[in-house]
Order: sequence, then C-alpha cells, then structure tokens
Amino acid sequence: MTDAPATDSDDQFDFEHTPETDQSFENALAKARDGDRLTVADGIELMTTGTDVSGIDPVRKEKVLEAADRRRAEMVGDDVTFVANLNNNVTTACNTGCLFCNFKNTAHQFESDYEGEHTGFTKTPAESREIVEDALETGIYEVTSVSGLHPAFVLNEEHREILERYDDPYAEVDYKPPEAYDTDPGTYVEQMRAMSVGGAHLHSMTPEEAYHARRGTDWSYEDVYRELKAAGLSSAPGTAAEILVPEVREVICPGKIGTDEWVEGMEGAVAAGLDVTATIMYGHVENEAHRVMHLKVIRDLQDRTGGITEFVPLSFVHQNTPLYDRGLVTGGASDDEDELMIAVSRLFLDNVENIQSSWVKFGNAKSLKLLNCGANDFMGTILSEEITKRAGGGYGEYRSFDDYVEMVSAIGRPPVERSTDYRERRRIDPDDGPHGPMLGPRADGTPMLSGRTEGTGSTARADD
Ligand SMILES: C[S@@+](CC[C@H](N)C(=O)[O-])C[C@H]1O[C@@H](n2cnc3c(N)ncnc32)[C@H](O)[C@@H]1O
Ligand SMILES: Nc1c(NC[C@H](O)[C@H](O)[C@H](O)CO)[nH]c(=O)[nH]c1=O
Ligand SMILES: N[C@@H](Cc1ccc(O)cc1)C(=O)O
Ligand code: SF4
Repeated sequence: MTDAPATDSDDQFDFEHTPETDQSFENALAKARDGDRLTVADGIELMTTGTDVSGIDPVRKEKVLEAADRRRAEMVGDDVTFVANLNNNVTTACNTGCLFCNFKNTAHQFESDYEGEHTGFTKTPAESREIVEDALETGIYEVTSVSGLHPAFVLNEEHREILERYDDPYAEVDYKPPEAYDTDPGTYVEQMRAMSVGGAHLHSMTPEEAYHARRGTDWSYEDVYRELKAAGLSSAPGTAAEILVPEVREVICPGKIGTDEWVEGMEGAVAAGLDVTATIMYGHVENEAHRVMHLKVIRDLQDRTGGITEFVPLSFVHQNTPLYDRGLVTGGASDDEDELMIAVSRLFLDNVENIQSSWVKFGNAKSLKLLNCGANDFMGTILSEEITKRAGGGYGEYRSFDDYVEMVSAIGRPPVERSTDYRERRRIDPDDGPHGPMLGPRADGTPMLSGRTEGTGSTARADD
C-alpha cells in the first residue's frame, strides 16, 4: 500500500462504504430546510451536492450553505463565541503511530541513552504548573492539554504497580519506568493537579489518553475519569475521533482505539460528570459517506448522553505527515469540502448547539467564511500550538481579543466571550476597546498579548 499511487481514494483503498444513495439532492435539501432529522443518505446527498452529479455543483453548494446558516441563526442566534485559553500539551512521546500525525515522536527518542536529536518535548508537572500560572496572569481561564501516550505515563501509583507486574511491560502494555527517560512526565493525576491551578478550567484527557490511563487494567472509563476529575479535570476533548468508521481507521490509525471504544470513553467521561467536545478529522483518505457516518455516531452519542458542548471539524493538515510522504494522499480538503463539512455538521447534528470554526486549521479568511456556513464558535486564543504547526500548517498560534473583535465585527456579528461550557457569556462592545478577557479568575478586561502571528508560524508575543 505504501507504494500505491495517490489516486482517487476509493479506487486505492477499495472501501466498502461509498457515497451512493437512493435519495435525491432535492429531497434531502427540502428535509434540511424543514428541520427534519436527516438520514445518512440525506447527509451524503448534501455533502456531495448530489450523487447524481460528479464533483461539487456550485449552485447546490450555496443552497446547502444557506440552509445551514439559517439553521445556525435559529438554533443559537448571531453571536460568535470564543474562549480565552492556553494550550499546554505535556509530551510528544507516543508509540501509537497514527499516519496523519506529525505531533508525535517515537518514545525511544526520549530515553536517556538515546544519542540522536529530536524536536519533541516532555514537561514535568512542576513545569506544567509554571506555564499555567504564567498564563493565568494574561487572563486566560481554560487550559487545554492533549498529549502523546508516553510509555512512562500512568494514571496514579496504583496503576504503575499494576503495569510493573507484567512480565514484559513495554511489549505488553507500552509501559517503561520514568527512570528510562530524560524527563519524567509524572502521573496523569499529578499533571491534572498541576494544571488545574488558580481556578483554571482544565480541558484534557481525550478518550485515547484515557485508554492509556487504564491500559493493562480492568478499570472502567467512568472510574478513570472520576479519578481525573477529583484531581482537577473539568471537561474532556473529543479528539482521537478522526473518522469513526473502522475501514478508515484501519488505514490512518491502526494503532488507535476503535470506534466503539472511543464512544465508550466519551460515555465514561459524561457518566463521571464531565462535559465533552466531539471532533472529526477529515480531508484525507475518507469519502463523503464516511464523513456522514461519523456524524451519525456523534448524533447517536449525543442522544444518549447530552454531554457534547461543541462539535469541531478539524481539516487534515497534510504537509509533513506520513500519509502524504507515502503517497496515500495528495493533499487535504478543498475549500468546497471544508464549507460543506461545516454546513452538513450543522444540519445533521440537530442536537449539538455549537459548531466550531478552527482558525488554526483554516486561517482567518476561511474560518470567517465558515461562520456564515453554519458555525457559531470561533475557538480560543490558545497562546501556543504544536499539532498543526508540526504537521506543516502556518496559521500561527495566537489570536488576541482585539483580533477576535475586529474579525467578528467585520462580518457584522456580535463578538461574545464564553466559558468553556458556554454557560457564561459576555457580549463585547466593539467600540469600547482595547479588549481583553473578563470571565477568568484573574481576568479584568486588560488585553492579553498583542501581535498577529498568522502566516508566520512564529511564537512572537510582545506584551500590549
Ligand atoms: C495530536 S492528538 C493528541 C492527543 C492524543 N494523542 C490523541 O490522539 O487523542 C490530537 C488530535 O490532533 C488531530 N491531528 C493530529 N494530526 C493532525 C493533522 N495532521 N491535521 C489535523 N489534525 C490533526 C487529531 O484529530 C488528533 O486526534
Ligand atoms: N479547533 C481547535 C481547537 N479547539 C479547541 C478550543 O480552543 C477550546 O479548547 C474548546 O472549544 C473548549 O473551549 N484547539 C486547537 O488547539 N486547535 C484547533 O484546531
Ligand atoms: N488539539 C486539537 C483540537 C481540539 C482540542 C480540544 C477540543 O475540545 C477540540 C479540538 C487539534 O489541534 O487538532
Ligand atoms: S494522534 Fe495522538 S495517538 Fe496518534 S500518533 Fe498523534 S499523538 Fe499519538
């Protein structure tokens, strides 16, 4: 497969699921406009702008976008929300080997006796705490943390003892003691305690990380998330979802948990009393049928739990990834595909209020356009970014409140600061600048930092 030419993905991968339906585009559009619950066939008709035509029909596409924009207005109004947050990812060490990911470094590179160079990092709990403490001074109130599955990472000391009892822990449960590494990431519980300092809302522990935090045990996801919650976790990010269809996961992330286990992890988080988000990572080998099947998994999960606060379409960043290097893809999603992904998410997910437009993945121009295609949330200030940057994306790693207010006002919509759970909101008067966060424990409206970084990929952040 590695040597296969980068041709049409359906020919190359011989997928069982293909975008073919008995539905017509016009019927699907009528249902969408009426607010009827859509079937997977309806969704495929909208996502493809009709399976009776090849390629995207521009007029039909506008009809889908317009229906989604209207639905957005009915469901959540015109407000465009965003959060003052910091990304603090703990480690890039990971042996899972997802083919779309260049965030990770294989874990042996972090071992004390490794002699080569690498560009990755691991932070101790004390280092995480210091980074969060510093960021709290800027007014942020959310810390998002997603990490590689470092072999020394365990839930707590009890977990470590269980893993150490295996005959060959590295081979059987991907565990190696911290002594083997240059830097000890501590336990997940220690990292949670470190990062939930000063009243920060800690958004961390994807289902894949929760899987790592219970590997080699018979603990339930609910119990693991309860323990993490007791240590300071407030909500869980629904990444690791990628495409929740087994035949796609087999190609792009064969080492990852399966669809059912991802769902089980999310249900465990909600059962433990945590809010969750959900994502899709699209624009690689999958087709439109897979995208809509994924939306169905998310809608069913939300029907059962009600715990999903937002849905985030993450457009695949291809440049530095194994999928691209090996010729399994020739690029990422087109503009049409990005617009339709957002719009059909809004129309299909009738039970998820917030659809996020990610400026990291799309850049300013397109992420603004997507706020008119069904999205209503505009992500966060993040202050630091490694996943997209290491994959070759160049849209920077910071948006100030002034940037946000200027961009959102430019499309005639009200800018609104929100809390992670969307329960607290503050409308911002665009004329009353300069602008800064107000909802955080140490936020008083002072601007956070200044300087646009789009296009530079730089971390330059001069103080205001
Ligand atoms: C890098 S992982 C970190 C957390 C954890 N290791 C996991 O897999 O859940 C977080 C998410 O980043 C996204 N991601 C990774 N590489 C990407 C890429 N090249 N383009 C877009 N999204 C990517 C994937 O959706 C992935 O689940
Ligand atoms: N879409 C991306 C996000 N989204 C997460 C938000 O920043 C925020 O944490 C969430 O909405 C909870 O409040 N984060 C990234 O780092 N990169 C993205 O592309
Ligand atoms: N960190 C993820 C994005 C993400 C994080 C948290 C979320 O709740 C949602 C999405 C990425 O950059 O790909
Ligand atoms: S997506 Fe997550 S699990 Fe997969 S290789 Fe990257 S860091 Fe590891």
